[in-house]
Amino acid sequence: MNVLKDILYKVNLNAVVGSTNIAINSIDFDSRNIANNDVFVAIRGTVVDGHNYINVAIDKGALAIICETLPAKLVDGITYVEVDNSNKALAIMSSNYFDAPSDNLKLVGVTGTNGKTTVTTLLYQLFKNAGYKVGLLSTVKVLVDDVEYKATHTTPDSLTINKYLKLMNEAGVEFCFMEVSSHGIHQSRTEGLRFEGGVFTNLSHDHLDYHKTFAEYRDVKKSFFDGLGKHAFALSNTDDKNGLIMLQNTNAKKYTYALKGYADYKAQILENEFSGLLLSIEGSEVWTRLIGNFNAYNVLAIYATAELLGLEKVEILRLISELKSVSGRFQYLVSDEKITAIVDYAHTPDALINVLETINSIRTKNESLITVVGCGGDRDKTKRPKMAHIASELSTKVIFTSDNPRSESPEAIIEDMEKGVEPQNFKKTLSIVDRKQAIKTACQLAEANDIILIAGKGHETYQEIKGERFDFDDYKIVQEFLKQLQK
Ligand SMILES: CC(=O)N[C@H]1[C@@H](OP(=O)(O)OP(=O)(O)OC[C@H]2O[C@@H](n3ccc(=O)[nH]c3=O)[C@H](O)[C@@H]2O)O[C@H](CO)[C@@H](O)[C@@H]1O[C@H](C)C(=O)N[C@@H](C)C(=O)N[C@H](CCC(=O)O)C(=O)O
Ligand SMILES: Nc1ncnc2c1ncn2[C@@H]1O[C@H](COP(=O)(O)OP(=O)(O)OP(=O)(O)O)[C@@H](O)[C@H]1O
Ligand SMILES: N[C@H](CCC[C@H](N)C(=O)O)C(=O)O
Ligand SMILES: [Mg+2]
Repeated sequence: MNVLKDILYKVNLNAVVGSTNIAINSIDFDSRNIANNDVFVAIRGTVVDGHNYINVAIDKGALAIICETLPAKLVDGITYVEVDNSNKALAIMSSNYFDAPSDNLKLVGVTGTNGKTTVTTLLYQLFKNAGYKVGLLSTVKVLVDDVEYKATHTTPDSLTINKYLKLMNEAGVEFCFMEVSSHGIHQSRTEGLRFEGGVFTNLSHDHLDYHKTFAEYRDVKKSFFDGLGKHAFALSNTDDKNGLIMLQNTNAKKYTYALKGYADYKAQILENEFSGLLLSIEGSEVWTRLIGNFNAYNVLAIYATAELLGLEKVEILRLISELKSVSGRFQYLVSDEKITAIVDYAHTPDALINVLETINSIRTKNESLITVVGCGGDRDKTKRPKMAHIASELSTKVIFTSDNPRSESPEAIIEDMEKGVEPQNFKKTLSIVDRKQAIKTACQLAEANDIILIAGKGHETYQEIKGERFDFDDYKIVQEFLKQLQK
């Protein structure tokens, strides 16, 4: 039996009306999910205010209401609890409700603009291969050891996080790796969790629709490290200019990693080929199937994290050489006609530069690079001209197309992109709204030894247009067209 008083343990209460010594069934922050004897947490959202649904929740059977402002009219027999921050209260209550599941495993959070999915997924793989039971909370999927669940967010809401952590406890999971997005931190989705460690990958332009300024975006990321406990480690990439800022006010033990500057963990790129990277980590050579300079950072972060979690150096190096690439991250195929197609989730300007520079550092002058790229609707509009500028500067030919237009006009998104193309690059560009047609055209334009990059959607298996999701898989589509084109 769950008693409200116990679930409110450690929540800062401003006011209580009614008894907290009552048995409750479960917690929810969406009135539509409320059933008899539940607690409803009213949250002020980006679209509506959950406080407007308090009476709907009571009609559906809620016994208690957690809110930031008490309603003017209170209903008899209902317990009302006023808190400063409903999101924080929800996170602490969720942890209490599921018996503080993060205390029973080693939880590592990875944050940064790019690389979170790559680092967490590869850490999951590495620890699985080392023989442990492992959990993963990522953009692509949730894994409770071997059992897979569909991911809805990069960092789910706090109730969902704790629900999965509880399942991990029940499955005997020892280590869990999770992506910590800036939205997640800002909405206190990770509040109240006990982290064993935090990892910072890098910071570049993204989500400036939500966070308004880059400084605010940076400070939100930093607040994740500020919240780590003394027992934890904070590991940061100090080649990134914001790397040291992340560590400024943390109580955790501080560690750094870098390829260029001085750091606790150091690596060097010895070879960078389409088949993989040869690295020297802490003086030992290791070969990995991961491709591109940026993956050298990811691999070093993985090495350092595994070491900080207690694995042996030699064992970690062996496990790194066995890692397989992550779906939709520099995933490539070579057709019978020797055309290389690469599918990559680069959906930020920085990720796109990294991927294009990696390809350019490997390809020869006789091999053309044809890039197919779009930008998502209902997301940071300032990314659009930047990504188009980068794609047209660094490719032989570019086809602008749709990503997930969501509620926006696909044509208008492409027009926003085109504004970033320098006059001298216009002749390199084409715009084809239909992504399938854009991929087909790229395949038709490509000749033997050319490279096609399809950026932005990576592992996604749908395209969202006007609120509807249609089946769409960049990798399958390009594979199919390249097969059809075989002479
Ligand atoms: C912009 C954003 O982050 N929105 C998240 C937020 O929703 P919101 O603030 O818009 O909610 P709202 O619709 O205004 O509703 C406010 C409250 O009223 C409640 N409500 C609403 C209607 C009703 O009838 N009854 C009711 O009780 C809602 O349940 C909610 O509690 O809180 C919801 C619950 O946790 C999230 O599902 C939702 O994610 C939306 C779907 C989303 O697209 N989020 C993206 C931007 C996101 O979070 N992305 C990051 C990754 C970004 C990255 O790094 O790439 C992620 O971690 O996934
Ligand atoms: N360390 C890195 N530095 C810069 N770019 C990277 C790095 N790792 C991956 N990338 C690029 O960014 C893209 C996204 O990588 P990944 O999915 O690992 O990032 P993410 O942080 O999880 O993104 P999201 O915020 O969408 O969850 C990759 O497809 C690749 O192009
Ligand atoms: N987590 C990111 C993913 C963007 C992926 C891109 N394909 C898009 O749809 O914009 C976001 O929600 O902004
Ligand atoms: Mg991710």
